[in-house]
Amino acid sequence: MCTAVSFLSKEHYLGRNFDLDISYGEKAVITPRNYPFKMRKLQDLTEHYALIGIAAVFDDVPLYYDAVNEYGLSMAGLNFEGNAVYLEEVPEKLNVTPFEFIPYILGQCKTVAEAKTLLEKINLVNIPFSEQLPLSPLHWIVADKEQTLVVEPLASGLKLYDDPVGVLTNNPTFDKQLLTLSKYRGLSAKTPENTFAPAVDLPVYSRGMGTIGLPGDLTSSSRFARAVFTKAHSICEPTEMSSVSQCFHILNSVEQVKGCCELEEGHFEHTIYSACYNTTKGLLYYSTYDNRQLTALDLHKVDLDGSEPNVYPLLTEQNVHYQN
Ligand SMILES: C[C@H](CCC(=O)NCCS(=O)(=O)O)[C@H]1CC[C@H]2[C@@H]3CC[C@@H]4C[C@H](O)CC[C@]4(C)[C@H]3C[C@H](O)[C@]12C
Repeated sequence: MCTAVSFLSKEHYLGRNFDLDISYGEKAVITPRNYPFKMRKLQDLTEHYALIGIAAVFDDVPLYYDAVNEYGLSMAGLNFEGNAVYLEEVPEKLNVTPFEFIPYILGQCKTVAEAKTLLEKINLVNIPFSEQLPLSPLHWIVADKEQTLVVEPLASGLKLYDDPVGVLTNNPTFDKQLLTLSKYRGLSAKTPENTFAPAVDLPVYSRGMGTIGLPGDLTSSSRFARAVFTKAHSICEPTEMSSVSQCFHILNSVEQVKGCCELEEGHFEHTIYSACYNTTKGLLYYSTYDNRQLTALDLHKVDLDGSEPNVYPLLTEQNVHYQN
């Protein structure tokens, strides 16, 4: 399971928890403007906007899970098991494979509005990266400071949804996720009035009673509701550090602790990394399951006119600041 959150403070942020049992050896990767992204069915992208993000690197090709470009357009791919359908090649469309999708959009679009126009022409074609890396079922959140979009590859083609809550998890389809939120209409950060049985004295024996009913479990629809509630109520200062911390606090409200979700015997889904992008400035902050310290990378610290990806292994070892 994974959760992504588009979050507006003074600047815009995209947060993402990457939840799985195993890592694909992902790295932080800055791809400059002149790295040629080879395309299977289209002309190679020899010049494009620069990207910073998390990617698995196979055969020297960065396969992005999440990223932001130099204009502040950001994207993240999340699992969409049982629902994602990639289609056969369609001659009149732009045939893009799922592993090319993030660089293709972020490499050429500055805003969600521009991405929408390009997305109308795209067919996500059923071509795997390699035998070792078959097609994987995904859907995507696409966000800038103005708006958030969800893109789902369905049997009927690409479905675009405006995402009014700025959150994406996994299944079911996004329209159903949104509808489920209505169940929680009554929840609040305030102590609720006793509308249940006004004639009966129901003491307020705890703080937080307005959130009773907010689901605490790990399913994707529960994480969706929890992330939406937390994001909708969280407040922070309009500073970089306060906003980044807030973004990680929202992500932490839906993180997966190792041992609580067993996939197969002895394999446990857990939050392998959490990432927070300042999309305006091209900054990537991350923490990993074992390293709770934030590590940061800046898109603008490398030569953006270069032609080789800059690859940084994730710092996964715990780093404690000993105070005495
Ligand atoms: C598994 C991950 C989603 C995590 C998640 O959502 N877990 C919830 C599980 S659950 O839904 O709760 O059960 C996704 C997210 C991004 C993906 C890579 C994208 C690039 C590339 C695309 C190629 O086509 C195939 C290989 C490739 C490296 C992909 C492998 C894998 O698919 C990655 C890591």
